[in-house]
Amino acid sequence: MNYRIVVGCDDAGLDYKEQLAADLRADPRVAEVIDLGVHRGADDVHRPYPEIGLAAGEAIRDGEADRAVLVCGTGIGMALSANKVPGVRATTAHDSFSVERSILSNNCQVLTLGQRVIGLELARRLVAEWLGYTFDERSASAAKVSLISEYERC
Ligand SMILES: O=C(CO)[C@H](O)COP(=O)(O)O
Repeated sequence: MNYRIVVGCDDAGLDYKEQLAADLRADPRVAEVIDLGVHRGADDVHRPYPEIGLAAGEAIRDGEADRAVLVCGTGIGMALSANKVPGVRATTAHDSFSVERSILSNNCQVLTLGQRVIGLELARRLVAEWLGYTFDERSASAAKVSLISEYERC
């Protein structure tokens, strides 16, 4: 697959981001992990989630990365922020079926997770599953996703 994956978090998601980044670096489907912070013990550790979510969305928009995994307390703020970048589809998904459908139905490039909501082992499993799905542009879902893109172009 050779995915280039952005990871990012705020201080509420830092523990999970570190573990998920390590998992992704060890995954043969991943060519590159781009860590947008925040970083433990660094000056950026209190950067608010919108800054990270928007930067991740811009990295997707600009073709610097294929996908992103973002972690905050709930995942919601990261999803809201990344979704503000035109062309980016981000969602929080805390169960296996929603993770699957976020790709196969919605072609989301961004998965967001809440460190205060789900356990670490579930988060790790969901990210591993998420990497295994690819959107089928010939599927019946493609025309529905296109309606979102067309709205953005107006
Ligand atoms: O979960 C968050 C945003 O969705 C964030 O980690 C915490 O935000 P806060 O509750 O506004 O501090």
